[in-house]
Amino acid sequence: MEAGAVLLASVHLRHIIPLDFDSIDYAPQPDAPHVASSVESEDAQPCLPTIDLESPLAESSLVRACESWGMFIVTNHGIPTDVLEGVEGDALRFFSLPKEDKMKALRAPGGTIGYGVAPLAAVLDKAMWHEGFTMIGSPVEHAKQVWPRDYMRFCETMEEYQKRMKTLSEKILGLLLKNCGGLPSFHESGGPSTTLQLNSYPACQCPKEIFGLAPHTDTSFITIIQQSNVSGLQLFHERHGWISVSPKTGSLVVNVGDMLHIMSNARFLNALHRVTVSRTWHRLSFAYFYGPPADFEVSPIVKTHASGSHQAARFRPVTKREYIRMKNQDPDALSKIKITREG
Ligand SMILES: C=C1C[C@]23C[C@@]1(O)CC[C@H]2[C@@]12CCC[C@@](C)(C(=O)O1)[C@H]2[C@@H]3C(=O)O
Ligand SMILES: O=C(O)CCC(=O)C(=O)O
Ligand SMILES: [Fe+2]
Repeated sequence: MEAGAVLLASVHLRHIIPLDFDSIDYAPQPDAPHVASSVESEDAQPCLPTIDLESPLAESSLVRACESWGMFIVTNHGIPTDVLEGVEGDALRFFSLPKEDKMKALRAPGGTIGYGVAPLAAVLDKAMWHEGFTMIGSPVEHAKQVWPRDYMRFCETMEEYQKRMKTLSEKILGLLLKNCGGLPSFHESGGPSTTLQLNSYPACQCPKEIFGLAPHTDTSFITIIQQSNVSGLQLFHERHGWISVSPKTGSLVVNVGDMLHIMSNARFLNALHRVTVSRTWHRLSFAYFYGPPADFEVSPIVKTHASGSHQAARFRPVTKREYIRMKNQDPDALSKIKITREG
C-alpha cells in the first residue's frame, strides 16, 4: 500500500463527517451525562476578568489574567462591529445550507481545512454535537465548491476577519510578553501559523448527553473566540470548577493555549474548556488560533534571579509539529515534554 493510501485508510470518515443533527443517532457518551448540571448557577459564579485593551493597565491585567485564569474577555479591541457581524452572518449562511451542500466542502482525509467535525473527535474517539469549517487564509477552494458563482463574498468576509484577528493577536501577545523580550519575530521561519475555525452547535434534543466540544486545551499561543448570543462555553478553574463564559455583545474571549503555557514556563495557564449544547438554540462561535510556525522550536523563557541563577525550565523545547503529533496520540502531550527533577 502506498503511504497516501495508508494515511487515507487510517483516517476514518466517521471522524470527519458531522452527526446527523435531525436524529439522535450516536453512541452513548458515558462521561458526558448531565454535564450542564455540574455547573453552578451563573449568579453564584466568579466572573472572568474583563480587560479594556485601551486602558493604561492593560498589560498588567493581561498578565494577571493569564496567571490566574488562562482565559479572559477583551473590550475596546478595535475590531469594527461590521466585521464581527459579517463573520456571523456568513457563517450562518454556510451552516444553514442543506447537509449535501455543506458536504461539497468536506475536509480531505488527513487534511486540516474544510467542513467536518473537530479533529479532537478522532483523538478522543467521541461523538460531538458539532460541525466546523476550518480555513487557513482564503477559503476559496472550498467556497467555490459550495457557491460556484457567488463565493467571493464569503471569502472576502473571512479574509478580512483573519487580517484583523492577526493584528489583535499580535497586540495581545506583544503586551503579554513585553517583559520578557516581546513576541519573537517569526519572519525567518515562514510566519506564525494561524487558523480560523467556524463552529456550529445545532439545537439538541438531549443536551445533557453529549458535548458540543469535549474538554480540551488549544494548541495555539492564544485563541480569540467570538460567540453568538447563546451560552455554551465553559472554563475549568482549579478552585471554582466549571464556570460559564457567557457571551457579551461586542466583546471577545481570549484563551491561553499549550504553546504559550510552554513558552511562559507554566506561568500562564493553558485553559481547559468545553462547550455544552442547548435544547432550543443553535449556537455559533468563531475561533482564531495564533501559534508559532510549525517548525519553530518553542522553549520556556526562564527568569534570571538577582543572584544570577536561572529558574529551572519545566519543559524541553518542542516544535508545534512534533507537539501536535504527540497530542494526536495522547491529549496529555504536556506530560511527555515535562522535565521532572528528582530529589
Ligand atoms: C489550528 C488548529 C487548532 C485545532 C486543530 C486545527 O488544525 C483546526 C481546529 C482546531 C480545533 C478546534 C476545536 C478544538 C481542537 C482541539 C480541535 O480538535 O480542533 C482545536 C485544535 C487545537 O487547538 O489543537
Ligand atoms: O465554541 C466555543 O465557544 C469554543 C470553541 C473552541 O473551544 C475551539 O474552537 O477550540
Ligand atoms: Fe478550544
